[in-house]
Amino acid sequence: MENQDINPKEFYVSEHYGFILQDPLEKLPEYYKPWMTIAENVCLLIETKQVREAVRQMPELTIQHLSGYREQRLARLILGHIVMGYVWQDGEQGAIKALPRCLAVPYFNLSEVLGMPPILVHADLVLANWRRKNPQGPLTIENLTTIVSLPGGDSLQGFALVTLMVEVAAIPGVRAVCQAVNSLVSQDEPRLLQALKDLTESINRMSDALKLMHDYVDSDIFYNTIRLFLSGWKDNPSMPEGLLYEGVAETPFSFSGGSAAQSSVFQAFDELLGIKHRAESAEFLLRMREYMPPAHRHFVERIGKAPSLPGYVQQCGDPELLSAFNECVLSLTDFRSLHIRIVCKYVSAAGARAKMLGNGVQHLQERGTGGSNVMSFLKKVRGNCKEGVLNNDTQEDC
Ligand code: HEM
Repeated sequence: MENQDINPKEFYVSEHYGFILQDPLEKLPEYYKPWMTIAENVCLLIETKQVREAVRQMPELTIQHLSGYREQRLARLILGHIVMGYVWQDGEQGAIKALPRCLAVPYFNLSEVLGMPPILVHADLVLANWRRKNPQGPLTIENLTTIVSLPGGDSLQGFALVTLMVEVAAIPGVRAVCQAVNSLVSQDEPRLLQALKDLTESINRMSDALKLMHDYVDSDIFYNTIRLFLSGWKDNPSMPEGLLYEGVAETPFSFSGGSAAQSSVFQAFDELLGIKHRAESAEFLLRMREYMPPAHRHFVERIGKAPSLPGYVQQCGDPELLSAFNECVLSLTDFRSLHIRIVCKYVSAAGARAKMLGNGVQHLQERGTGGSNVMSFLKKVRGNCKEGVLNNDTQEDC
């Protein structure tokens, strides 16, 4: 157990941006023009099934000319999009077995430097893939656009930006998590109470942001197009052996696809609230931590090592604190219920429609892009979340 204040800056967590990459870069140096050109045209190249040919003509570039973290994150975003286009351009039945070395080697090396697996993850697609239309304007969905795209048009852009809006709504919540941990360390009950109230408010705003999905993302486009391009090569029947990264290793690698299950927000909130996930769902969520930027993963782990919040709330015996704690847990449970309804619409119902019409991404029907068995997994996670509610019969005075 760690009895020291938490300093979010140490974990590259920003007071004003949370886990979001602040003002991502949009252009790489001239040397990387071959990557930029493919990334800028990747949707058209996919549509005309020319990504593979374009990649084969690409020179093998070194990552040494990338200066600084933000340039490295942009390069990862760009290469991640090219890889997804390369793997999935011919649909789920036409997946390939190997990435050519001109793509595999720099992508792998860069991923090693950044401590993330060589596949497109939430931290790329959402956290590092945005710019303001009006540079002086606010972080609102109307004022945002993505830097790189994949097939799916406005719905793909909407999917990335709505997910970003949930992360934006979580920023005060991430601040509140730090406040709560620091109040626990100093046993400052009034400050803890305020932190829990702030956290609940932030979670409720995250739910409001999630509802924007209905306005910005068409469920059939999501199901039939977008999901494929976010899919990985772990537990995916289309790529049972995984993917060989030529010039990197002799045997193929298996990695899960991009999913907001890789967001550090929910795992940090769960750790603070003492939510205990069980068995397979816990295993999946723990594995998703490997897809987070390392500093953010360490932040989540650090929250888990703080003094126990539910333990303190129970020991304290203050009914106001207990009720504020339970409100937090219930708001997070409500977010998860809303998310399950979204998944019903965008995966189950859209999948049933696609099946009737004989199209859609067949192997992904029962699975999420991360490779999980969707509904039973999500319901277990929500159930475990709700079990975090404390009753008031075991209270003692502080
Ligand atoms: C069309 C929209 C969405 C769909 C269809 C969807 C689907 C899924 C699926 C299938 C999973 C299971 C894990 C996997 O296979 O990757 C999952 C997990 C998860 N998703 Fe989403 N998702 C959507 C949007 C979002 C958004 C916007 C967020 C929040 C930023 C989010 C947060 C999560 C979290 C935190 C998990 C892990 C389970 C949990 O902690 O409750 N999802 N999602």
